Amino acid sequence: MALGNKRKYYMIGGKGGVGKTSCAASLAVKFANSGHPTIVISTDPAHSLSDSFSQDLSGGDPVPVEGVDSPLYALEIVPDKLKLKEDLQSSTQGGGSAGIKDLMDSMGLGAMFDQLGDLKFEELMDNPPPGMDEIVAISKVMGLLESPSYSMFSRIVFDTAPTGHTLRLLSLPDFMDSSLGKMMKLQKKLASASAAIKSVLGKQEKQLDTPDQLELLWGCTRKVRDLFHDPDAMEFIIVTIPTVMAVSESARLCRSLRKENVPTRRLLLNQVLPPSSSDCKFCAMKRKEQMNALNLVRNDPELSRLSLIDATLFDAEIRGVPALNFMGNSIWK
Ligand SMILES: Nc1ncnc2c1ncn2[C@@H]1O[C@H](COP(=O)(O)OP(=O)(O)OP(=O)(O)O)[C@@H](O)[C@H]1O
Repeated sequence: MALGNKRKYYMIGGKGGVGKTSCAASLAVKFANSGHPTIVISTDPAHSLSDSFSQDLSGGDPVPVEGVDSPLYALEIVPDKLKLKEDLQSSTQGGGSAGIKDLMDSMGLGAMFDQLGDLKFEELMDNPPPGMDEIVAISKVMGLLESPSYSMFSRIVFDTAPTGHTLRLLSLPDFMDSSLGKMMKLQKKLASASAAIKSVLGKQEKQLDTPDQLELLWGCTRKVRDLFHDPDAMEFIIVTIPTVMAVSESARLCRSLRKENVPTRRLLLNQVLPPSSSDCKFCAMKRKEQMNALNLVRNDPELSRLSLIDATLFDAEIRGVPALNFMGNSIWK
């Protein structure tokens, strides 16, 4: 995973509490110690990256992490619904769907508005679908990552929210692409209609040649969508633990990722009991249960196709760079 200097993105996801953050943070530390300038980004609204690094990362800007060989930054994304609403409203001239419909009616273009089908601007702005604020935040971060000041990062690790949220997130770029695409089409038609009317009335129309918020957002969302499907640039790593419930959920996640064509090659089985020649009754029971879950992985048509990474259950909580370095060296070979 550390081979090559071409930029690569890793998304770490799975059921709640299985160790996604610890795995993402330890992978980021491993990359940084393998010579890669790295940034680890939490998109989980209930962040725990700060706890994992024992460092306050909540400011909304990337924070440098000390104690590694190459630059390592960590960032907790703060999705900001109000800002999303502002962005969309400023791009649709502040009126929402009612405003646009009135304006178009007054220009005799009401039929064009109706043709826009099921897209409900007002609803989209007032009740963004779950995950939309997150995808907008990711899209904005992706925009940032392309700026010259971020070009040094060759590894980007995302610590994602628990499964359900991640799945919505993965299908959202397509939704956003079509929604924003329709809004932009409408905006362009409105702009040219209003320019035509103004030129008939003898008024000068100022030409806007810079992309607006909507166009920028659309561009970034398309990049996220393309990235989610690019096997050379991106990989989704499923983290699970050896319990029947976690493995069953991971199998569902794996199927959905395949359906969405998201490159998925590895399954990290976390918190596996270390070998022991003298198990107590509790550990013997636990080990039996873990073997059952492992058999479930081996017999699952989707999960069995992934390469399996074992991560031991450590006897201490993984917090801070030295602990993450230890975990990283033990699981990410
Ligand atoms: N292999 C391990 N050995 C021991 N403790 C572990 C291991 N992996 C994770 N933990 C501990 O389990 C707890 C949950 O881990 P973590 O926060 O990484 O999970 P998560 O999947 O990101 O959780 P959430 O879904 O709530 O974001 C933490 O206390 C962490 O230190």
